[in-house]
Amino acid sequence: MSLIGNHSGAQHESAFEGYANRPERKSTYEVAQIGGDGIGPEVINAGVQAIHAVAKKIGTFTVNFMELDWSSDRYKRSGKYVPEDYIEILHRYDAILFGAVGAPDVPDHVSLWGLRLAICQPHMYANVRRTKVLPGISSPLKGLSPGDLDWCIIRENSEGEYAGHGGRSHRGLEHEIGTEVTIFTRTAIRRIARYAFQVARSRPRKLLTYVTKSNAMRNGMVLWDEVIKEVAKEFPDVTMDHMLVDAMTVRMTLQPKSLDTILATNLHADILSDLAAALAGSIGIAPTANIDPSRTMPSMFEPIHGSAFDITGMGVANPVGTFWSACEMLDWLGESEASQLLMEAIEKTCADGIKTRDLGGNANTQEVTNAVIERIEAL
Ligand SMILES: NC(=O)c1ccc[n+]([C@@H]2O[C@H](COP(=O)([O-])OP(=O)(O)OC[C@H]3O[C@@H](n4cnc5c(N)ncnc54)[C@H](O)[C@@H]3O)[C@@H](O)[C@H]2O)c1
Ligand SMILES: O=C(O)[C@H](O)[C@@H](O)C(=O)O
Ligand SMILES: [K+]
Ligand SMILES: [Mn+2]
Repeated sequence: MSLIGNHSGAQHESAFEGYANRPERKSTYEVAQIGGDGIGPEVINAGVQAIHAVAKKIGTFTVNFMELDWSSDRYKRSGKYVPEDYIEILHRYDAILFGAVGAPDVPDHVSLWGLRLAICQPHMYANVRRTKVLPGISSPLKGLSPGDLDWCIIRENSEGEYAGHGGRSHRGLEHEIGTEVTIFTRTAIRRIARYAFQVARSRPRKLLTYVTKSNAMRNGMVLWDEVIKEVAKEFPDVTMDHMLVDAMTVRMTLQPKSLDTILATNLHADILSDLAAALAGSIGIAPTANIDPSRTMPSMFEPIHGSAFDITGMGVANPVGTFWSACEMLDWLGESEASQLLMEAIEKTCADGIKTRDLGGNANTQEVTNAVIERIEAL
């Protein structure tokens, strides 16, 4: 039975349709489940339930989850976030569903580099972060309704400000030095620019805004501007404009309708995408896809938020960002019908006012999960 005709999921464009090399569909998908730290395992547990429900409803595939204990607890026990051969281990899976990393008693740079960056930096150079105002959720921006804010942020995910170059010397002295050297390469700029143009082309408005800071940063950011203009020649059907990152925060806030696909560096897009999530109602809603466009390695899907120490263990974390990330995962795997069904169930749940407290509701994580599953079954 095709469900496509029965629901309105077609309004939700795929982030990957139209340009990605579509994979062969499978009857069983193997997914590495890495809850990680803090609320990570809570929201991933919710995501796994929703994925099983949607697979059951569609009836053509199942998903096997393999739980990996890669987390700060493992680090504190063994000194390592991941095993030596972690890349080979991950290679066995079709995708990775990830929660968050970061613990109050481990320095944040140790945890982030130990897990998330260790997994993503080698292959997953495209970080895709969609945002829109879901039905039933109010934006902090006045007068904004669903449809007025519908963005896809493409974040360079392999280098830039996160290259890890730099050092510390003269420790403890008055003239102690710390450097954080940003590395931009033509190769990485060109490949992420091509990716972003392809995403922009696949969306109805065919509009790409690229963001740099090429006034104050006169080397690497100017290289970005030059390479993007070169790549633009390959995409004459895409309209392009440019913003400096500071002014971009103003445009996102005051003219949200003027934006569609957005390309920015690793750090700029990290910041702009948290702002985007907040403008759409909550950091708890927004998804992330860490994509290896070559499909050499599995891609990794995670909510945009971190481990949220302040609400860990309370059972109130918003699972919507994880559900939406699960939609992106299903879509990337080629299961677009399942992806659309899950998105529609999320939207119906929000529209019905079943929301966690970050959205002004009073449902807990499991109640929102149950509501989404009920709606999947009813669609
Ligand atoms: N990709 C990742 O794994 C990732 C991303 C961001 C931050 N981090 C790490 O997470 C830790 C905490 O970082 P932070 O406090 O800057 O950001 P955070 O996203 O963890 O939390 C920021 C605020 O948003 C709230 N929040 C986040 N997710 C929520 C959800 N699903 N539902 C309801 N409220 C939610 C939190 O309660 C907190 O008040 C740090 O160690 C940081 O390095 C990891
Ligand atoms: O910078 C970071 O901490 C990470 O990029 C994290 O914020 C994320 O968004 O994944
Ligand atoms: K995360
Ligand atoms: Mn972030």
